Amino acid sequence: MAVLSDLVDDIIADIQGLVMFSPTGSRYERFINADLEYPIIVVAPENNVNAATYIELPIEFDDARDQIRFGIEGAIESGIVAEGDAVVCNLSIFDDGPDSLVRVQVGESIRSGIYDLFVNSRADSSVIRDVFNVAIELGKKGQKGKPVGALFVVGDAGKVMNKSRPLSYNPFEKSHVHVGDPIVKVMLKEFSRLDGAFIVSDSGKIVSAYRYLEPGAEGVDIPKGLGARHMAGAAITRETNSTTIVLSESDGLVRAFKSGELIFEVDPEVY
Ligand SMILES: Nc1ncnc2c1ncn2[C@@H]1O[C@H](COP(=O)(O)OP(=O)(O)OP(=O)(O)O)[C@@H](O)[C@H]1O
Ligand SMILES: [Mn+2]
Repeated sequence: MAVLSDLVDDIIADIQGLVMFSPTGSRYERFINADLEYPIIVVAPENNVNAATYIELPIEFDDARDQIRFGIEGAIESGIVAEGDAVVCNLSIFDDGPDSLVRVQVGESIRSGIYDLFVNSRADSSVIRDVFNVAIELGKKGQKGKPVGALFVVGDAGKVMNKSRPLSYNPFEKSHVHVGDPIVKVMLKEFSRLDGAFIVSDSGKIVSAYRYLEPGAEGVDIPKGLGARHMAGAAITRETNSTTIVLSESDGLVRAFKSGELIFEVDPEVY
C-alpha cells in the first residue's frame, strides 16, 4: 500500500490550493477543520457548504478538463491562486461522488478563456451555455449529416440589430422563443443552413435569424484561414457588448469572441 500512498504524496506535494468541486457539507467541514496551510476553494452551482472561498459553476461541463479550467481561471481571476502555483482538484469524473484528484500547474497552458466566456459576458451564463451547447451539437452532427457553420450573437441585441440588416424574412419575428427550449434547439439547427447570423437577447430570447452583420472590421484580428463569418463575429463584439459563438463549417471548431478578441476555441469532438 506504501507505493500507492507515494503516488498520492506526489500529487499533493507542495501545493498552494485545494479546489473542491461540489463537496458535501461534511466533507468540506473535515477539510476546513484540518487547518491546512493553503486555501480551500469550493466550485459548485451553489455555495451550500458556506465556503469562505467560493466560485459559482454556471453549468455542468461535459468535459472534466473544462470544469477544472473554469474553476482555476475563476480562482486566478479572484486572486486566490497565481501563475506558477500548483493546486489539487478534487472532483467526480465518473461517479457522482469525488472520485478523482488532479494536480494542476497554474500557467498559460491552463487558460482557455472559458471562465471569461461564461462569467464576464453580458448575457446570462445559462444563455451562453445553451447557445454553446447548440453550437457543439451542430459541430458534432452537422445538419442532415453535412457539416454546417453558424454564427450566434448573444447579448446587447438592440445594438446588434442596429448594426445589421435582414437577409430575408425573420422566422422568429413574432415569436417569443428561448434558446434553452428543446424545440428551439431543433429550429436553430434547421435554420443553421441559412445564411446570416442568429441574434439572441441577454435573457436568451431568439430575436432574429438570417441577419447580416455590418460592423466596422478594420484592425480586427482573426485566426488565419477564417473568413467573413468569423470576421463579422469578432468585429460585432468590438462595436457592441455582445459575445459571439461561431461554428466553422470549414474546420468544425467552435470559437467565442468578445471585445473583438478570440477568447475561446474548442473542438466539438472532444465533448
Ligand atoms: N457579415 C456577416 N453577417 C452574417 N453572416 C455572415 C457574414 N459574413 C458571412 N456570413 C455567413 O458566413 C457564411 C460563410 O462565409 P465564409 O465562408 O466567408 O465565412 P468563414 O469565416 O470562412 O466561415 P466557415 O469557417 O464556416 O467557412 C456565409 O455564407 C454567410 O452565411
Ligand atoms: Mn469559409
